[in-house]
Amino acid sequence: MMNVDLQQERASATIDSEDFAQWWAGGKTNLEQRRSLESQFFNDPQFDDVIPASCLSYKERYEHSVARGTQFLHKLRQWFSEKQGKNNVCDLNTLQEFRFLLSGPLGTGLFQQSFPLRLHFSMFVSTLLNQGTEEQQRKWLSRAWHMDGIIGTYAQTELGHGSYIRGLETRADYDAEHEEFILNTPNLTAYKWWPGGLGQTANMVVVLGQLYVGEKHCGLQSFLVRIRDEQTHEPILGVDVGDIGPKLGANCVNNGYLGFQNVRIPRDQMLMKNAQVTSDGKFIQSGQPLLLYGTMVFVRVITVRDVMFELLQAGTIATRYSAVRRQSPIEPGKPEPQILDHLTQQAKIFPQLARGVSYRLVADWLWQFYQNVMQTLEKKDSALASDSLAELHAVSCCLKAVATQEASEGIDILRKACGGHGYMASANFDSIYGLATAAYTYEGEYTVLLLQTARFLVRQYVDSLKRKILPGSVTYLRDVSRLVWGKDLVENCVRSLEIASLEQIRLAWQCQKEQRKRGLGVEQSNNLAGRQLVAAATAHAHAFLTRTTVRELRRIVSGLKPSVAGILTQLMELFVLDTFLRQAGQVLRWNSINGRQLRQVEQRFEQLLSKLRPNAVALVDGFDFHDRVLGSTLGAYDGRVYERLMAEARRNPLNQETVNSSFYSHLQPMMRGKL
Ligand SMILES: CCCCCCCC/C=C\CCC/C=C/C(=O)SCCNC(=O)CCNC(=O)[C@H](O)C(C)(C)COP(=O)(O)OP(=O)(O)OC[C@H]1O[C@@H](n2cnc3c(N)ncnc32)[C@H](O)[C@@H]1OP(=O)(O)O
Ligand SMILES: Cc1cc2nc3c(=O)[nH]c(=O)nc-3n(C[C@H](O)[C@H](O)[C@H](O)COP(=O)(O)OP(=O)(O)OC[C@H]3O[C@@H](n4cnc5c(N)ncnc54)[C@H](O)[C@@H]3O)c2cc1C
Repeated sequence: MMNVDLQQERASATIDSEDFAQWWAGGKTNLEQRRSLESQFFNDPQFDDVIPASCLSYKERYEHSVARGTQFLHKLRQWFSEKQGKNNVCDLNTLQEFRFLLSGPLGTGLFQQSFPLRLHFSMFVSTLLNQGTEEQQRKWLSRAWHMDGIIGTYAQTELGHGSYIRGLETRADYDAEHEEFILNTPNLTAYKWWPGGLGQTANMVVVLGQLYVGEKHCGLQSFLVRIRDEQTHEPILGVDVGDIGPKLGANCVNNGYLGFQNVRIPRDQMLMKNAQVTSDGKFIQSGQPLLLYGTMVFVRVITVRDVMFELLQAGTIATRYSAVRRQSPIEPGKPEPQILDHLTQQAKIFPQLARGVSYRLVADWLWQFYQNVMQTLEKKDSALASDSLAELHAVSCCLKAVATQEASEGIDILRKACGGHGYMASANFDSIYGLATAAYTYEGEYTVLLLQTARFLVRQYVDSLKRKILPGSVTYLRDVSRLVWGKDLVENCVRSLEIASLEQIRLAWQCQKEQRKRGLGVEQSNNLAGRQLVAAATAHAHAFLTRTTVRELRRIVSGLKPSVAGILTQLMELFVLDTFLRQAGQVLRWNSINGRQLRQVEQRFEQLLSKLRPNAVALVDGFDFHDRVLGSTLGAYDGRVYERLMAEARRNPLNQETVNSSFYSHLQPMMRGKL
């Protein structure tokens, strides 16, 4: 039976959630295909949970995720190859499509804390694709794609170094006599530490290590190394490998450690698309060295999409719960309202929904941009390639940083918006938050990535002073006009964010110059200007996110059904106004905006909350998350929150006996003074 409040919400909505779902899924066919695929898994009893996953031990969770993960991949592969037909070869698009099935809603529905085989596709196969020569791809790619004797991961980070990649200590020495590389972990801090799936799952890794040919240091390179025997799965001689232990979240990923002692691999297992070692020991850098970092760029790009889903999962749970939960009369003597009717509750939830929709538009744009840059890189026009790569790196770093930060923060706001019940593991905010906040750190820590973007921004700012043509993402730096507060509030807000960004970049540049004038070197000056540089990159991200959201929505809006276009326009506006208000410190620092104008934005913000209120439930229904994907007692479609909370408590293994054995062994002796 459906909760009556949710029934009422759905009946009175002015948008059709099905129309929204079709747009969200990329069309009716896509939506039907996704639902049919999900039902094949979610209705299959072999994918049911007997015991709540949160009640399993760390080891049991791992074993369960491997058992389920292999069944999942087997079934998914069959479905995917039928769908792809003859096109079932591994290229970038196919990989992204498949990876999305693993990490998007379907994968999430089966693995709330992720699973150890995910890295194989997102990082191992993608590295082979980006960094292997054609010959290497012929040898390895098809096997890897089909997991034929190969389960891989990506081993870059070490115990002592993660952010500063140049500081990695793993060594690969070339032995020309045997045409082999010898891999070594010279000390404790050189142990690889963190790679997902490394602990007990993977049998091959892409390893990043410092290449030495004789005495000559040839920089970091990537190597394909077998770490476990293909048949027995025992570690190869000289390999020391294991799991690093429980973490804040993502506890089924099997993150591992790895050390090498004189492990030999053939010469052709250095990934040689951009750099080669010839058999007689000559090192040739034939491509752009930075392409070694390509896998990181790929994952940063797709992470924006991953956290968008996590934020909207949490948003769906909080919205439905807030429509079911009734508490605290607004007017004395009146019935308790749905908590969603408290304006402050709307102000916690709706901006997160709007942010998720904005990330969706930006993530689509970013993926397209990434593909364009990859094509440019293939064209061998080195100047163009290097400019495009620099812009892609800068944009992807700040978007990944700000999106993961805001999504994690948003998920926690949504968790708190569900009061005490939001804290239950069965509400599932812990898993969702655990994944989102992991992304804040992995694939480039937040501050470290923002500093990368800031370097690019300062350079572009200096170019703008020289009247040079600027890349698309920063053309606004050429516009030095002041803010003219007009009728269009969205435009006022976006423009004031752009001005704040421009001025903050100018300030960061001035800080660097001041330090230089004091006689400090470039690096020390950058360090002392660090806070301003981070503020500049953050401000740029906000300006870019709002401008891109507005532009992308306007580009597609005419092709949408009017009700879908209407709600998306409200969400876009809410996102822009919310960003403006949250960044008010920066905005007011760099723009002349008076109290009346600021109030105008606040009033419109509150008006938008009221406009969205009647359609809130229909909107989150339109994201079309299956109950299994939400995995939450509070967020299920039928709204039977209290029944589910109680049923889940009753399933808890502790409640399977009326008296626990610890009563006899400890409590009773304590009460009888017999301890
Ligand atoms: C457990 C998981 C949770 C479950 C969820 C599962 C989801 C599954 C999906 C994914 C799983 C992800 C798993 C995570 C994997 C990892 O984390 S892998 C390790 C990632 N590590 C990092 O990202 C390290 C971050 N550090 C760096 O990237 C760099 O070292 C740096 C900080 C950017 C470099 O700084 P440095 O100043 O030392 O610069 P150089 O290296 O010398 O670079 C010189 C110039 O190059 C520019 N640059 C740097 N990187 C790039 C790049 N990628 N592309 C293009 N250009 C680049 C840099 O800006 C310098 O340019 P300039 O001199 O002109 O300014
Ligand atoms: C869940 C998870 C999964 C992961 N999966 C993988 C994987 O599959 N493969 C892999 O190779 N790695 C993986 N990693 C490792 C991850 O990429 C690194 O942890 C990440 O890049 C951050 O590096 P770090 O741990 O060295 O942090 P640190 O760099 O030590 O960061 C600590 C602090 O130092 C600051 N700091 C560091 N450098 C600077 C600087 N230059 N300027 C200013 N401040 C600085 C940071 O801002 C931060 O506040 C994973 C990590 C996590 C958490």
